[in-house]
Amino acid sequence: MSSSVKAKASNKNERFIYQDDELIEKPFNWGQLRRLFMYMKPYSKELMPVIIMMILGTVTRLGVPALVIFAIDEAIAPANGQTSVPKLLIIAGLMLFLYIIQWASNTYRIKYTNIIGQKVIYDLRNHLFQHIQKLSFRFYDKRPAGSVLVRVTNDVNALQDLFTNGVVNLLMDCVQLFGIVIILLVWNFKLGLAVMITVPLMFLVSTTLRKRIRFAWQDVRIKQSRINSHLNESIQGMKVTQAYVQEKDNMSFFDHMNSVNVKSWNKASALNQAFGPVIEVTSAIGTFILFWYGSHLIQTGAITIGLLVGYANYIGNFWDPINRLGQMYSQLLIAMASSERIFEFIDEEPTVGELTHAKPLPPIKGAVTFDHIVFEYEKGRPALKNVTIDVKAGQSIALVGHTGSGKSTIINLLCRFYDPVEGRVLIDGIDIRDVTIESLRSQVGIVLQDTFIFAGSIRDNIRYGRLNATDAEIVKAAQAVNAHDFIMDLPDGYDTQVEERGNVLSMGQRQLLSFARALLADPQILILDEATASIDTETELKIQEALKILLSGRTSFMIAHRLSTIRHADEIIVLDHGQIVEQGNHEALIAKQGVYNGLIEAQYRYL
Ligand SMILES: Nc1ncnc2c1ncn2[C@@H]1O[C@H](COP(=O)(O)OP(=O)(O)OP(=O)(O)O)[C@@H](O)[C@H]1O
Repeated sequence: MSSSVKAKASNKNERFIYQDDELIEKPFNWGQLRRLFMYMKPYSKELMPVIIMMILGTVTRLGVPALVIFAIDEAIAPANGQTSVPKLLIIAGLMLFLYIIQWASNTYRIKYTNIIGQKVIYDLRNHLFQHIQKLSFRFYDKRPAGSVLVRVTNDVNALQDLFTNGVVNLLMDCVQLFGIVIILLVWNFKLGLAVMITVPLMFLVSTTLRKRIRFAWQDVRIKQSRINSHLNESIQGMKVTQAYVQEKDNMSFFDHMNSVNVKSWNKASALNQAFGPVIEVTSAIGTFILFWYGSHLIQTGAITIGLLVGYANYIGNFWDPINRLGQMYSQLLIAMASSERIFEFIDEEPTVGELTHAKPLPPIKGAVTFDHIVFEYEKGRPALKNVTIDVKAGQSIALVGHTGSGKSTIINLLCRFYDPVEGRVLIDGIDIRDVTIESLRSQVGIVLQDTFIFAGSIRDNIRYGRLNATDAEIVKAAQAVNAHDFIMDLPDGYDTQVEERGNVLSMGQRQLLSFARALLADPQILILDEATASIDTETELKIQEALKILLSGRTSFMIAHRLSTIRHADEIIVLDHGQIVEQGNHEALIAKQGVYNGLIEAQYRYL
């Protein structure tokens, strides 16, 4: 279970809370909205014709009721009582023309807002992914993988609607509303005012609704994110779940989260639906006022029948955008909740940062110094306490000690996955914080305990060590680590496709592949973290042979619980509770009869 997940014993169905996804209610953040819209800036040139088309479409839509007024007052029921068919035909022709323009401009607008919207989403997703790749191990220590995944997928998707049509529709509705208000007030100020008298009432009701809607959508996001985090964890841990026959318990927990999610969705959507009736009631009141007051104005001769019909038309067009703006507000709230979570990641600074004056690390010889290193993952719990190690170029170093003694931590600091709290790590006398991370890591090869195989071919997985390696070099590296034979036994040899994490391969085979990958990278410093743990003794002997040739001329750090693998190391460093307790070669440490000797004896006792 991830460290970011906190156990909660009170209720079985609430055993874990994914804390990083808890959000608290915050005021609408205009700055954040502005920041979101900055992603549209590169497309402002493409957006201009879309906006022009949007304005054209709106103006033509507003022109139609004006033509209706004209048709009634001038052609159907003019003041002189003489119906004019030719005039009516001309007006009908004009109307047709307006509809054609409207159709053409709408088609253009919809097509290009979609295209621009997709480009914006593409940029945002790339930016987010690029950024999370830079984030340090500390960031990933705190978060379940599922919650990171949700932000790159669901949260970015939630912005899709906003960018593909939301922004332009918002502008269009505002323009339409503004146009109608002007028309209604200019043609007859009193009647215009009377039909819009219900607008303040509607705003009052909707404002109170808004806050609840915003909170409800935030809640939906949190619940969805928890499901995703749990799902990711369940899939990763499926073998353990099945082995311990915990499917029922897991199902009940999932079911609980799922039903909580459905409830929160229903609540948010019910609140959303409440907007519709508010609009309908205010619209009905507005229409009633229009006909009641309008008929009075007709009787007094202040307006014509055509104007009344025209007003009825405009009023119909008036409530539509208001209704849409209400829905748009919910859409905006969903987008704001998601963008808040996206920006939270984007604003996360890598704890292992690069100095502005960082220079590339020149080609190294491989001397390494850990100079009085103090390190802690969590404040107050030191993992390394004042560790000093001096390694000459080309030396092979073995790190041994009980589990949790700090072996992997030393390696983590050498690769700069973390920075020490105190002290320095030097390579060829250069502080590794002064050089670029890329130049450092490209000269330090590492084979981790958890060998990760990516989805793709065997060849591509080995090539990951050095992307420009030739096929021949790949085969050579595989042969050196004794992986060639098993690869050739696979159905498609080097072209055999393996799935993510390499599930079709055995643990030992996966490790051999990662060996080949590291060899191909040809680093001056090579780290093998428990790398021989899953290899059978026979293979291990072959690997030892290969490694001997390979390690010559390189500095190497080897962590191995199987002490037989490190007995030939130039220097063995014995760690205990984050401190060096013994140091020397195998013979010297055995002679010392201390901790190392104790570890060796303990291991042989089990054989
Ligand atoms: N990501 C982490 N967050 C918090 N504490 C950690 C983290 N990784 C390691 N620790 C703690 O730091 C200490 C040293 O861990 P480290 O992984 O270096 O030990 P190790 O000697 O490599 O152990 P093992 O042989 O089991 O791999 C341990 O107490 C461990 O609990």
